[in-house]
Amino acid sequence: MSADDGRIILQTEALTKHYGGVHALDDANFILRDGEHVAIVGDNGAGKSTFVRQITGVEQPTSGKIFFDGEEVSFKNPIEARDHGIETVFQNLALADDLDVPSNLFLGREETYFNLGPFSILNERSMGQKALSALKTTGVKIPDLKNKIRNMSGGQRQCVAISRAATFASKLIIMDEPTAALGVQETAQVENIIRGLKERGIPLILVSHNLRQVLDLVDRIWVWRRGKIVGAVDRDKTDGNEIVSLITGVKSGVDEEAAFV
Ligand SMILES: Nc1ncnc2c1ncn2[C@@H]1O[C@H](COP(=O)(O)OP(=O)(O)OP(=O)(O)O)[C@@H](O)[C@H]1O
Repeated sequence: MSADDGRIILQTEALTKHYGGVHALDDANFILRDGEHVAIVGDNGAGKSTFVRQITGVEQPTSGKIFFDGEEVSFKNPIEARDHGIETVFQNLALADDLDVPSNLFLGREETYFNLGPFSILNERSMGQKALSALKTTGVKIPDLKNKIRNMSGGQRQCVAISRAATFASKLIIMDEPTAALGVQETAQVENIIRGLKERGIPLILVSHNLRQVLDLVDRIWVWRRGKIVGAVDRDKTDGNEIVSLITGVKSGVDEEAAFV
């Protein structure tokens, strides 16, 4: 997809977030088109997660506008964003440690078959079946669905969180460093989930420090430096050197490996 084709699904105008004297995000003008997969890259502290928190309702911006799916929005919390079809995988995952996989997949969207005022019975069978089918669609292998999240490896937890987002995302999925703590195999699983989302036409914002991954997976790369967007380049028209130069503000002679962990 060319950068200028297609309907705009998310747009920010001069989006700004200050924490006291810290200008974490300044004047961000960002565009995401329907079906497009983009990455947000930048050094530590560049403002990437701050941007994600503003557009998903975790925090309220200091100023600026957010347009989603054709209308101006101001989400009060991530649940409101989710109700609009935006699923987010945050760095802290937001899973319930004491619940098993199906319960986590359906957290906040539990299926019940008996509702009488405050009393309801969970439809565990249906949730279990749907959990299996969701994991099958995303290609994730979890050996024991009844296992509680607290007993799983970091990689398995991450896959549960991403499967949940991939299952319910209808209009946009946002992942903040989804593979930062993962091994090679688990990273490959997550990258396959991302490819599946592309096939389904679900737009993606991927925050990542991993240049190989970014160049492999996305259509367009947005670069942040010290709270500002300093460039947006099409995957097909760029290379690692240009991106590293944008990230660091240094024109040449930059060690690519050093800038991307
Ligand atoms: N709640 C907060 N209060 C004060 N300053 C904050 C707060 N959250 C973030 N910051 C500051 O805002 C700036 C941007 O932080 P942010 O976490 O968005 O960066 P990032 O690009 O996501 O970094 P990383 O790659 O390390 O996760 C940093 O200087 C950070 O210290």
